[in-house]
Amino acid sequence: MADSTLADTADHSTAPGSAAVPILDCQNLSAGYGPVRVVRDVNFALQAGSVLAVLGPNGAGKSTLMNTLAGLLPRKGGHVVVEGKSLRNGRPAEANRHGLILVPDDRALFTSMTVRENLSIAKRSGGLSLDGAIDMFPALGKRIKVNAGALSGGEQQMLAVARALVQNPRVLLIDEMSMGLAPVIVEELLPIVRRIADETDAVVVLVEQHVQLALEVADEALVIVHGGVRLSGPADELAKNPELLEQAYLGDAV
Ligand SMILES: Nc1ncnc2c1ncn2[C@@H]1O[C@H](COP(=O)(O)OP(=O)(O)OP(=O)(O)O)[C@@H](O)[C@H]1O
Repeated sequence: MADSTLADTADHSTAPGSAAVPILDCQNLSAGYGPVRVVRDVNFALQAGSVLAVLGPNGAGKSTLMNTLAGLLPRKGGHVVVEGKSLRNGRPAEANRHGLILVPDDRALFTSMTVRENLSIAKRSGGLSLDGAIDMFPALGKRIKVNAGALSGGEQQMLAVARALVQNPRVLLIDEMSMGLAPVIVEELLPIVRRIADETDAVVVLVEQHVQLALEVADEALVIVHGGVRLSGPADELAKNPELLEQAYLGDAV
């Protein structure tokens, strides 16, 4: 496993003529707050239609990584390259224009607007139609005239992802989709992430605490501990090695 880390095997070249330009290429990314570096040297490259699960204990730096990829936090080092285009540092609008769409852990919905209004206001050319987004989440179809604030937690999460889909994401960054949701809802929602990647050809980066469920829908995974990548590799291989995962999570404590 140690030989098959994503960091070691990813092709970071986006030079013309390279076989397939990754949709998202994260090169030596470091991030943090003020003088403090909380994420160090993260590398991965994702081809169209792939899902990366970002795992790790609380406080490891997962949300910091996501916010930095989205340009909301300035990088402290490294590059974020989308379809061969290197993004300027700390430019969330530019990242968004290039198709990096973040579904934040607080969902950030307009709670006094209806489901339809939340989707309509976000709609962009090339993105899924409202009907297409509802097709992914049929439960929303029955709640289309309901204010987002009156939805259940699961429905709100569906709306947050549906709103991202109408924006034509090339890279969908989903931070803790399952936060506060019952396990039965999580089991329903996570497979939709797979469907999104398969049907839209976007890449999905998924921060998730439900490790085994996340590994079931992901192609690749990395485990971040104390801001560094402790373990990475194909999701199915990691799923077969729970003791390796446990060791990575516990790190120096074992
Ligand atoms: N705005 C901030 N200012 C300073 N430090 C922060 C800020 N936000 C997070 N941190 C610190 O950065 C580190 C990483 O936090 P982060 O939220 O990225 O971890 P996480 O892996 O997403 O954790 P969780 O699973 O609990 O959400 C933590 O030590 C946290 O205290």
